[in-house]
Amino acid sequence: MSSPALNVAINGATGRMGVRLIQLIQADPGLRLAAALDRPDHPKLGEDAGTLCGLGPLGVPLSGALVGPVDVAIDFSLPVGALAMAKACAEQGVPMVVGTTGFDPEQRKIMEEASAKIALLISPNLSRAVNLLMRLAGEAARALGDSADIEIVERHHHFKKDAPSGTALRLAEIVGNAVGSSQFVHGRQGDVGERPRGEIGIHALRTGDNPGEHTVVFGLMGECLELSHRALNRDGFALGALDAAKFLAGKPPRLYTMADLLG
Ligand SMILES: NC(=O)C1=CN([C@@H]2O[C@H](COP(=O)(O)OP(=O)(O)OC[C@H]3O[C@@H](n4cnc5c(N)ncnc54)[C@H](OP(=O)(O)O)[C@@H]3O)[C@@H](O)[C@H]2O)C=CC1
Ligand SMILES: O=C(O)C1=N[C@H](C(=O)O)C[C@H](O)C1
Repeated sequence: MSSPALNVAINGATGRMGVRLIQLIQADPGLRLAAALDRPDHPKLGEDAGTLCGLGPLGVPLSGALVGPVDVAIDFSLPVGALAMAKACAEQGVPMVVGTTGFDPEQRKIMEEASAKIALLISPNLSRAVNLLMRLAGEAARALGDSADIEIVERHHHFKKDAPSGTALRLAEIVGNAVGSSQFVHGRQGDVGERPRGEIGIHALRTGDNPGEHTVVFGLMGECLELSHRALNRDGFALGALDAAKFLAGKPPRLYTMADLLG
């Protein structure tokens, strides 16, 4: 006998990621949309979440609060929305996958505190391939050491609110740890002088509807290595989030990472 479908709640349900997640949940017999949440003052609260994302009615109204039997929650909203969702999940014992980026250090700390009560996975990028890029970038930085100038370039759609991307910040942290540097420079302008050794440049481009690109550039004398990931649509992020949700459901409280899932 097949096991019952996992009841999933989506926070940020009318957003770009939320809509795609609901569509992919509907196509997966192992998953069931149990709750669809958005900001508490959203004008479409009460309307059917399936209809709102072009699927037709699913019997799940868009809600401003977490109610009902939920096995796992997925959040792609804003930091303030993720914080409210983490509080509700911690109170109700619901494991939570967080894709939202742009937390400040204080918000990040409060988010992580929820992992004392629930299984919590926070990742700036849920794509399998991007997580491989992170590993490869760390390996390349370790191998090249301070012989390479490292710069990170990210490109995203012009609707994106945070800059640089959470993924670019994580890549910078990874390569920085590998070469023992935390000299992060965000763009350059003016008479900045010769590039100091150990600096790690981070550059954010915002153009059109680009779903997301990240490149780590290792520049040496006479040659250059570039490691790149290019999202063609949002499915890599959304499918990774659903895999993470399946992994997290039923797990004991602690902070998990994509490495727990991908090995
Ligand atoms: N980790 C990963 O793999 C990925 C992470 N992201 C991140 O996910 C987040 C969302 O991205 P995206 O879907 O493109 O953004 P959108 O702006 O399209 O969606 C965000 C949704 O959250 C809603 N929202 C705003 N405030 C709240 C709140 N307080 N409570 C609940 N919902 C709220 C928004 O409503 P309204 O528009 O009405 O304000 C909107 O529906 C971003 O931080 C982005 O960087 C994105 C893709 C992949
Ligand atoms: O806002 C987006 O779209 C994305 N944000 C994430 C980030 O900030 O790293 C991940 C992905 O690149 C898409």
